Amino acid sequence: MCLKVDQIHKTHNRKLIVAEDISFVVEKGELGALLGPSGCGKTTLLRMIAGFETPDRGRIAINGKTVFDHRTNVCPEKRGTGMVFQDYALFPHLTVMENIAFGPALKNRKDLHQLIGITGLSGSENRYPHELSGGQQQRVALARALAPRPGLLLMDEPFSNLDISLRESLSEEVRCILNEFGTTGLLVTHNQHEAFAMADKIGVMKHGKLCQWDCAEHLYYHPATEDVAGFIGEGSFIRAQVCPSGGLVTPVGRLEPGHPVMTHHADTPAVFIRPEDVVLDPQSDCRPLLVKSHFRGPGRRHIFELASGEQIVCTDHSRIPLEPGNRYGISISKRRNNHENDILCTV
Ligand SMILES: Nc1ncnc2c1ncn2[C@@H]1O[C@H](COP(=O)(O)OP(=O)(O)OP(=O)(O)O)[C@@H](O)[C@H]1O
Repeated sequence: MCLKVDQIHKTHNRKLIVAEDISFVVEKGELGALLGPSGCGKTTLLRMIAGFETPDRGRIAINGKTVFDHRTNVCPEKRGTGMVFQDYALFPHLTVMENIAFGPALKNRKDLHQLIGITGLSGSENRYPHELSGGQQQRVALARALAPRPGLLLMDEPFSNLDISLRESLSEEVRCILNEFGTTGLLVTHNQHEAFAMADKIGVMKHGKLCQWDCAEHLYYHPATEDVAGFIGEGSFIRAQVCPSGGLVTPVGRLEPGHPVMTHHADTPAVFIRPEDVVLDPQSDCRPLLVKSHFRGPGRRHIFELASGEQIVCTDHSRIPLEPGNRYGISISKRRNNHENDILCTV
């Protein structure tokens, strides 16, 4: 493995817990992402890995070498990490080429030209940062961080100053560049689409806690907590009763193994249902009232009110408009690629 974070704990001013016994692993060549709302502690965790902040306790190992524990605290420049920041942090008086070559010297000019080529900066070598667009500046920052061939690249909201289309294309490119270099990375972002598009493993954080560290698909279909379910995508919590004969009874009908729902522990058991798993079904006995319906480009988003008074969201890809105020049949679809574990997972 390349990065091991083990039981890292940090408080600010002895009160505010910004990292609560956090543990995760990023394997060599993988890209991990820390995802969560503003203030949840993502940047602090990244800065502790880089060595800019000191944890209260725990252990951090990079490439098998302990860089922090109760006896060790290796300084940032000796941790073998590169860093890319939100605001590019380029030297304004140096050209693209000089910015990239700054710091730990490149072995040779061939390496420099290869980096410039891979990061799409050919032709801009002699320009200054103020002559570049935001996207180009971030490419320079990336090339500069990769120049010393770090074992681990840490990226703090690297695309948040860019417009949406550039953010998407650059994030895909960065993923390819990291693959090409075989570089392990850790990205901090509050953007779920960015994390899903780039990362092999994603950690969802809230109030200094790492709620779940998992691949995108598992986070989406098997969220470990209500917080993760609510933060990743959209869905509806619907009350459910466990049947002694198996399955669950809900206001949308009986759910059997194979139905894509999660149950969660609470005084009232409930299931979490994704909008794309709610289908219009004229044969269904469940005929809730349509409360709202919006055209969304690809498909429509309907909100129904169930007999229980709960609301359920449905995304529908047919082109037929529905009239709010009417009742329509709905049911819960079974997933096409069912695995045995992909059913009624209890958390
Ligand atoms: N030096 C500090 N002293 C006291 N509190 C701090 C300090 N640095 C950060 N905090 C607090 O720690 C919490 C976590 O901050 P952090 O910047 O790690 O969150 P974040 O998830 O990266 O947020 P954002 O996405 O807004 O950057 C916040 O409540 C912040 O106000």
